Amino acid sequence: MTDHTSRLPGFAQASREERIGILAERLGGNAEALQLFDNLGPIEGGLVDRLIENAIGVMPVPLGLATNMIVDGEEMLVPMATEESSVIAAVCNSAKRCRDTGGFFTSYSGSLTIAQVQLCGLSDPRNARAQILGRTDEIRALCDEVDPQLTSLGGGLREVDVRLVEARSGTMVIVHLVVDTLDAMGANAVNSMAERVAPVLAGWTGARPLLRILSNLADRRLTRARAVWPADQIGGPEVVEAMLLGAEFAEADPYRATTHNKGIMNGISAVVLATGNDTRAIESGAHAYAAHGGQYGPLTHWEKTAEGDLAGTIELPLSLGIVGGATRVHPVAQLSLKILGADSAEKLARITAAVGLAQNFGALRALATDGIQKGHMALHAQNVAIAAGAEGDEIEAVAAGLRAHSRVTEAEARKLLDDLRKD
Ligand SMILES: CC(C)(COP(=O)([O-])OP(=O)([O-])OC[C@H]1O[C@@H](n2cnc3c(N)ncnc32)[C@H](O)[C@@H]1OP(=O)([O-])[O-])[C@@H](O)C(=O)NCCC(=O)NCCSC(=O)C[C@@](C)(O)CC(=O)[O-]
Ligand SMILES: NC(=O)C1=CN([C@@H]2O[C@H](COP(=O)(O)OP(=O)(O)OC[C@H]3O[C@@H](n4cnc5c(N)ncnc54)[C@H](OP(=O)(O)O)[C@@H]3O)[C@@H](O)[C@H]2O)C=CC1
Repeated sequence: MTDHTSRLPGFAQASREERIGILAERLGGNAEALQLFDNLGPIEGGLVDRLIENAIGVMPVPLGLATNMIVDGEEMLVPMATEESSVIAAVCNSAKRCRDTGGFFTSYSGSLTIAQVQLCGLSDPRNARAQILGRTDEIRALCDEVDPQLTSLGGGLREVDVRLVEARSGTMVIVHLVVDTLDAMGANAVNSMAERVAPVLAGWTGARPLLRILSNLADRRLTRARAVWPADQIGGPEVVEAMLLGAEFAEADPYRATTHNKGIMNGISAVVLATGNDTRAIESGAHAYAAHGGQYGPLTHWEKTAEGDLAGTIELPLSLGIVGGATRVHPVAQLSLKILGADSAEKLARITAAVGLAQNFGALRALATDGIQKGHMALHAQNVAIAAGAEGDEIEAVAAGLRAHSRVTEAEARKLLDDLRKD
């Protein structure tokens, strides 16, 4: 590959077959390996090229169903797209253990999306702020013009906020357009509004308008979930105490909080991906929210109820849509939304938050009792066997050997495979 230039004019305009041909040439004519791209599965028929640029194929990620979930009184099956073993098992397990207390209960702050307009070069930022806030109705009219469809559905601009942000070059006037984007994540809608409003704000104030883009710190679009796990469903009072200490660790130490939140995002990102939403938007929002108080902390909190049971809560920004982006275009996303019965962005967010809480419960319980390796590596053993070269029936035979020895490593798998092949 290194002998070839990466400058490929016209690559974008080439057909997918032509692009694969160019790649095959670079791989020394090894077109066989590229047969992996023959099958595009559910996004056959040109969709792959419409979704992204320079498409050559697909990277399939398994889609599974989390069972046992009850969210706001409704029994549901939750589609999750993930490459990581034990993630879905953990949600099934956690959801099963809080069914007796009714499962998960959620709340939603509303679908408000923030767009930012950066205004620079003002010697009188406070004056500019007052001017802008005084003309909110005119700003609303401009925004409504940009997306009449959203306005007709009951959405549109709700608030204008103006922040003075101290930067190295001086005070910046940062205008927030707070827009109800209803069932859309809303990036395109609010970005268009910000671009429309920026030159007008510049005209009023004499500022230099610069960046105009939504903020992924979606703290006006918060979702909360809570659940109670009876002590006898999770191994008794000692396990409750151990899990509380584990949770406290995350509150006190950002090194632990980061891993704690990674576990939560195992579940959240899997639902986000399954429904065709923007995983990067959700992840950046969640981690920024976790650091909102100054120190990076956990997205969940755990307490002991008066009865000695374990109560968990989660709160995070979830800027999800059931229209817009890939949600309406990708057939698997459409099917996932149908399986969930998610007929609004609100419902999707509520379910997703519940999955995040369930995921955290599962990891915390495993960590506070047997350790993560027992459950996680037992389920991961088949992947390790495949990585070591096992095929067909050998895969489960090697995986069973790994589990029996409690040493789930590739070296151990190779040893077991060699022994198996000698027999
Ligand atoms: C693995 C389990 C669930 C076993 O847990 P267990 O208690 O041994 O499970 P069980 O065999 O007693 O079965 C109980 C229920 O669990 C579910 N279950 C059980 N096995 C399966 C399976 N194969 N497929 C689907 N569902 C499964 C299933 O619902 C089952 O009930 P049933 O429906 O059969 O009546 C548990 O040990 C666990 O939850 N472990 C945590 C796994 C985890 O968090 N994985 C994420 C990857 S590690 C990571 O990335 C994050 C981390 C850990 O670093 C985050 C952090 O540090 O906080
Ligand atoms: N920083 C970031 O996170 C950024 C993300 N993105 C990407 O933007 C995409 C999401 O943008 P988004 O604006 O949601 O998508 P779209 O613009 O594709 O869809 C939203 C539009 O759908 C129409 N619509 C129809 N029914 C409804 C309804 N019930 N509720 C709300 N809107 C409705 C609205 O008006 P109308 O019909 O008039 O369009 C609305 O503006 C994602 O792909 C994301 O990756 C893009 C830029 C930056």
